[in-house]
Amino acid sequence: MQRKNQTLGEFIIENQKDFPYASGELSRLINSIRLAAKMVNHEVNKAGLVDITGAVGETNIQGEDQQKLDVLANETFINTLTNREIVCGIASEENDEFITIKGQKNDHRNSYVVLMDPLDGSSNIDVNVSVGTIFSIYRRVTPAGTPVTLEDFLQPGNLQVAAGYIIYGTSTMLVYTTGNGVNGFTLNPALGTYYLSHPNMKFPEDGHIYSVNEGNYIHFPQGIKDYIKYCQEEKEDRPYTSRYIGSLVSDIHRNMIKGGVYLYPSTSKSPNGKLRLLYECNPMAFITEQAGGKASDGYRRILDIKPTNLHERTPFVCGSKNMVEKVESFME
Ligand SMILES: O=P(O)(O)OC[C@H]1O[C@](O)(COP(=O)(O)O)[C@@H](O)[C@@H]1O
Ligand SMILES: [Mg+2]
Ligand SMILES: [Mg+2]
Repeated sequence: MQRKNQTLGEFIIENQKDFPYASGELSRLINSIRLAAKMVNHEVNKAGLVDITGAVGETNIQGEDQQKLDVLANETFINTLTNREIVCGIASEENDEFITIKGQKNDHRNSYVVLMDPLDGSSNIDVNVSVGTIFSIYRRVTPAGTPVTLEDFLQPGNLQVAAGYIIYGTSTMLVYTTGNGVNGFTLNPALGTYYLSHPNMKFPEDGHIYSVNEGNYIHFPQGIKDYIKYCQEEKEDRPYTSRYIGSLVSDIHRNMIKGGVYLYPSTSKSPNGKLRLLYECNPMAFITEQAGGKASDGYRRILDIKPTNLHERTPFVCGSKNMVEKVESFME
């Protein structure tokens, strides 16, 4: 049930019954993510004032220079989820391996695993452009009471029980789904409370925005090159508008509100593109589909891809249903 300006806490409790395994565990998990996001938001907002911009001088398993805020956000989410005893395992963009959470009684009794991109859009941190956090939640497949295994994390996206993102932008929002539609909550920084500001978010079936890093154009597959040319043609309701923030969360959030398509294709340099299937594409695809949009790798539904490793990448086409289908028609 939705009421405008309902708080996130009320919404979670009042909608818990819609969830098949309604034991309160998932509600406590979403509440913990809400808390950790507030702590990260506090740090992001003062990025220019205190020494949390710039790199830490380490590279992560992706070969990327870890930013101080990547590490801070990663530690904040891992500590909050660990201390609140609600997950049995965590996988993160910033950690080579998954983390096993035994629980205070060392009994591995919790039911959920979380996969996350603690800070999305790292290249935008130092230039005061919006960034985000992305999370994906599954029920474990191995028996409770035993340590989690890689199998618990390598589940296809269509088995996600919940997914969401936080956007640290002109305002801070938490947008999530548990498979019953998508709702967005805006943080009132004065009160530290999230309020339901965007009930039942819907991706317009069509749009006039395309989001892609055209700097990679010459390395794109011919189908993508043809689609970009199609967007730029002076014909019918085109040319479309090119908008690319360089933070996946922010680009998809904008396109969900205004209508549009986001593309991070394969390139001749990186045949699987750049984005990570498990903690970027799967959660954003689940949210997009729950909002009536579509997400594929240009050919296959993202949520049906069977993952084979924790940090695997995939080409990504995501957004307004008719626009994604148009891209796919150019890829055929
Ligand atoms: O600079 P590029 O190659 O266009 O890549 C931008 C994309 O990379 C990302 O920054 C990757 O995410 P991280 O910042 O979490 O590594 C996306 O948010 C964004 O859409
Ligand atoms: Mg990311
Ligand atoms: Mg990241």
